Amino acid sequence: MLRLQSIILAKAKHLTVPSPSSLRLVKKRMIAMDLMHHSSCFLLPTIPLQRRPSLTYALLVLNQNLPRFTPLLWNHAQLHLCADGGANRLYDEMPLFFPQEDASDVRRRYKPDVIKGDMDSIRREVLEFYASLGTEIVDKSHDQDTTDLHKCVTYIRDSASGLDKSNLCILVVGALGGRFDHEMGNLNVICRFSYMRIVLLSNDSLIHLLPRTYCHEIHIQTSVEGPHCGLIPIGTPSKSSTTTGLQWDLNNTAMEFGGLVSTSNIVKEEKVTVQSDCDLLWTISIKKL
Ligand SMILES: Nc1ncnc2c1ncn2[C@@H]1O[C@H](COP(=O)(O)OP(=O)(O)OP(=O)(O)O)[C@@H](O)[C@H]1O
Ligand SMILES: Cc1ncc(C[n+]2csc(CCO)c2C)c(N)n1
Repeated sequence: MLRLQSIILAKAKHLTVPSPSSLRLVKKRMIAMDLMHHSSCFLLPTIPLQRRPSLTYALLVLNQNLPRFTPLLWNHAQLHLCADGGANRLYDEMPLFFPQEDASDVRRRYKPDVIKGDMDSIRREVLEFYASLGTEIVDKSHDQDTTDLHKCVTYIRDSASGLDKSNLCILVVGALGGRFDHEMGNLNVICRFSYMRIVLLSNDSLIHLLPRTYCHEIHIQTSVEGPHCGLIPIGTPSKSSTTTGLQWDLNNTAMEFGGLVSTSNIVKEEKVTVQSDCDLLWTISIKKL
């Protein structure tokens, strides 16, 4: 059937008729393209049981203002890490979410499992406080070629034992806003570790990568996210990207940095689908309460 359609199409377009072997390759590629589901259900107070796939979360705290939903993410996560100065944020800002409570009670409740980085930003009192509670401290001050976020992602990938890594999603708070070189470094990390699920979060938006090796179904949590969204080819130009569920859908459209990129788009349906020949950044706004 596929061969017949292609022959008719090729004849109509005066093209060479595709050989059965090249068609087998096309068919194989079509079958091999797995579906990847995405859902920001970690922003909901309780994660629905029927959510697909069922993910394990790790929370990574960077050195930027903590988003207001950090305690919620903390509760969903099974592993908690701070990247160097991220520990100062946890120490200083977590108690502000619980003004009725004693600050040191809050700090003890939200104890990170690991602090890793080059340790040039964490304050001594903060380091000593968490070390005394049993937090693992990984000092990588000799490595001045990778960012603290990078160092923490490799810790989760290589060292975090007792964590189900088959369906792991790393939620990174404090990743956006502030210094632009840091923001770009953080985006670079999600491109570099494109085989891992990593979500960069701030109070206003979230970003993750859509690897080109999958078809993507993004299930929009309309109570907490949208409608503003974007799809950006960050590394290489895309010859063809196709979407459904957006106000300005892409239809086999070419995109490139310096040419067309899809920003200020609007989500129109609860399910958005994306397929591209390139890795794309997906970003969506987070609703104010
Ligand atoms: N303003 C910011 N915006 C976005 N991300 C940030 C910002 N500041 C820090 N980060 C993230 O938090 C991590 C830890 O921050 P920290 O301040 O400890 O880094 P650092 O290594 O001291 O950086 P630098 O030496 O460049 O100031 C960084 O690796 C980066 O990923
Ligand atoms: C080409 C190049 N540019 C910048 C740095 C500096 N740098 C990059 S990551 C990092 C650690 C930050 O915690 C530092 C200092 C480098 N090494 N190589």
